[in-house]
Amino acid sequence: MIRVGVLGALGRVGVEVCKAVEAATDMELVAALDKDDSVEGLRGAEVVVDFTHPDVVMGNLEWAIGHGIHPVVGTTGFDEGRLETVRGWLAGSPGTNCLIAPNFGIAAVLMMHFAQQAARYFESVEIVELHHPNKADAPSGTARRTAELVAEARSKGGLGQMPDATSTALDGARGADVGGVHVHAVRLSGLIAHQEVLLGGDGEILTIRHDTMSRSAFTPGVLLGVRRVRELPGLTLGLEPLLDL
Ligand SMILES: NC(=O)c1ccc[n+]([C@@H]2O[C@H](COP(=O)([O-])OP(=O)(O)OC[C@H]3O[C@@H](n4cnc5c(N)ncnc54)[C@H](O)[C@@H]3O)[C@@H](O)[C@H]2O)c1
Ligand SMILES: O=C(O)C1=N[C@H](C(=O)O)CCC1
Repeated sequence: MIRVGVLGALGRVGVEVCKAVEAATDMELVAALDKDDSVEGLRGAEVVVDFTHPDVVMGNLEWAIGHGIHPVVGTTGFDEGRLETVRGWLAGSPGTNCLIAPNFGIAAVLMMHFAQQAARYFESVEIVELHHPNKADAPSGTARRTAELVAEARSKGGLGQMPDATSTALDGARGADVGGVHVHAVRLSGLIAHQEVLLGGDGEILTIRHDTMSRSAFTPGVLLGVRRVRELPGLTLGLEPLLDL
């Protein structure tokens, strides 16, 4: 049995994760903690799942890694500086691993993968992500990661700057620039999590769209991460290697 702790257990995703861990025959939910609980309650867990908030996740990770507990992290808001800090903590706690994935939905991971594959065939790519209005970070972790993957594929494919004649614009009108890829963030009641990758070429457009219809969509990927994190050395980014992508 894998002893699992959950941070953010009362949150929108945390509730689903706790249900899934409790239903898994190879896991035991040993701690279900939220913001008013001490992180000390994680003692005894082998793996901790974190779906909290970008403002608190780093403190959680420092404590867990320092105590030899392998984190599986869904919380977003990671940039290269934060990832470097996590790598430093892992280096100081040999044998402890960490998986950080901006999206645990299998279809979302495939959407990112397909966008990366398609990127080198199109001169233009833009990303539109659409989320519920309670979301703290913009653009979403998924959109940020997709843009990075697309930018890397474009660079490997020898593609230069995208055509864009904009010479005057209101602040924000062209979205955020992530590695040269424009990312537009919509926040709208009624939405959960959605993304479109628009790829434009000569006379045709490819749209790759992903829709999250329920937060239970994240749990198979989280359980996969919990099962595998102990054997993945150091820091693993994204679910892709666990899906052989
Ligand atoms: N990677 C993915 O697949 C994925 C999917 C959905 C959401 N997310 C991300 O997960 C995070 C949480 O999303 P959500 O919609 O569940 O948010 P939410 O606000 O519904 O839940 C977060 C929970 O964390 C709790 N919390 C805050 N500080 C805490 C602390 N120090 N210790 C323990 N619990 C604490 C809050 O009280 C809340 O219950 C966000 O960063 C979101 O972007 C990632
Ligand atoms: O609801 C959220 O918040 C989500 N966050 C992740 C992101 O930022 O990409 C994944 C999708 C849902």
